[in-house]
Amino acid sequence: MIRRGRTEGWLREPIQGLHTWASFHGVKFDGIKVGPLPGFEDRGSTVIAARELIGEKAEPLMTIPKELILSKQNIELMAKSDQHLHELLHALDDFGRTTRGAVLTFLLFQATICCPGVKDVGVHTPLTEYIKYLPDELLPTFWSEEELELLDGTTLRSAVRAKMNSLLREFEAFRAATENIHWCAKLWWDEDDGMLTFDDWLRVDAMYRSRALEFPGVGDAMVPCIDMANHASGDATAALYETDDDGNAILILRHGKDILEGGEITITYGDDKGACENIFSYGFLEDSMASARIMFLNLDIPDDDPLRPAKIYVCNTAPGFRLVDKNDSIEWESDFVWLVVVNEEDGLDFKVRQTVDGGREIQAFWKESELNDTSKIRTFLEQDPLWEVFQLRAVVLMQGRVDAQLATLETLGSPTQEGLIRERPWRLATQLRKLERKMLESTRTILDKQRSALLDTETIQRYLGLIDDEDKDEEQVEEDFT
Ligand SMILES: C[S@@+](CC[C@H](N)C(=O)[O-])C[C@H]1O[C@@H](n2cnc3c(N)ncnc32)[C@H](O)[C@@H]1O
Repeated sequence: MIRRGRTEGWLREPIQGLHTWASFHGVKFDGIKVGPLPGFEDRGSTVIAARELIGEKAEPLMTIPKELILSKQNIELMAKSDQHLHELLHALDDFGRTTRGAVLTFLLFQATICCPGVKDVGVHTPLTEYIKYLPDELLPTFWSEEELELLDGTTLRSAVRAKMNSLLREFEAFRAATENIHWCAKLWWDEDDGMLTFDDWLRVDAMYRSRALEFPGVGDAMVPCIDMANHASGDATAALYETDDDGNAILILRHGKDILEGGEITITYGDDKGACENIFSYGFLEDSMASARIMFLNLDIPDDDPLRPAKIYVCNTAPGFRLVDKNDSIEWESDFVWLVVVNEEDGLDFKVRQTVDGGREIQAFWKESELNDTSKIRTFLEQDPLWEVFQLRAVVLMQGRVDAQLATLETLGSPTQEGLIRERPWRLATQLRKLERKMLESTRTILDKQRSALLDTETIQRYLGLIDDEDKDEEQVEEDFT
């Protein structure tokens, strides 16, 4: 439906019309305009200084009335005067009460009522027109199979695969929840001419993912016009977004920032985001990005682990570990790793317990202490005399995973751009492979050092039988003697 709307023109407006839309709906622009920046047209539209702007001046560059903020609260408010929207949110139950569920549903509904053939459904709002100004982002969920293969060996490959599965599940649940609503059955799900397909779900997901920002006092929301600002990190960020005392959204120039006429007013989408997340959510990487910053490597519990099924049952943490570049070092974070590296002989145990309603549940224990939250396992292990042994196992486990990831990257080498592969996916995949490979190589060196240091500890020497207690006693005697 959305693709058809874009081609036929009923779901597309040129960005030049945004100024009129904005002033008609009470949005105030002060010294700025929105459009493509000459020389950077591939970044879509952005916010541009219409005159020289001085950072010291406290007046907002944009003020967006609070009613125009596309938030969960406002969608619920609009549903009070729109019976069809209300029906939809009600049918979606819990999903309709999440911000993501409400926004995606709202966007899909707005696109539907823009369609010239759709009559007597929905109430048009300023936002019905606004979505016509939003471009379709080429996020990896729109990359072809050939383009996705370029991601093999990067952490983005599994992230996209998992996202596609979860989008498919969401879309099926959305269909199941709405197919009994008369007008949905007719407009969306009719076997012959139903308007909705999975592609529409991908498109509203991409709109939300690439444009939602977290606003103080509002939470995640899409804010018209502020969501036209492109990203720049660090000192290059020109402006900040927030809400004013009346709840309106505002864009203000950062203190000390002076922008010449024609200069770009950027915001930050989050300076700490890793390369993988930037491509995943926004479909670009900043040229200045010198590190992949954050990587999540998934892990599996080995098949020969006798406690594998129970561990999977109780596990409430992400199955893998995160690598974080802290400038002078790479640190790893994981709760899952600790669950993988300990076993029954170390003190991990599982018991089946009867619940009050007659059901059964598995409970984990560490040496008689109940482990009701597996993310807390590290706290127990740290106090154990074998703490260094567990650390060594964790380091070895992660080394294996890092080596495997590097091997995949190396096997694939540097793919060339051929066939129908588009320029942007090819460029992004190449950049990501380079950044992740560099970070993995540094991680390998760091883990190697950690392993050597752990192997030198007395606990491990003794654990490996390299020190026996008789020698130790003799040493102590000698020491006492001297
Ligand atoms: C919130 S929107 C910003 C407005 C968008 N350019 C438009 O035309 O509507 C986010 C999208 O803008 C683009 N973008 C933002 N910052 C960028 C940057 N620094 N380099 C390249 N593209 C950027 C990406 O396509 C991203 O998904």
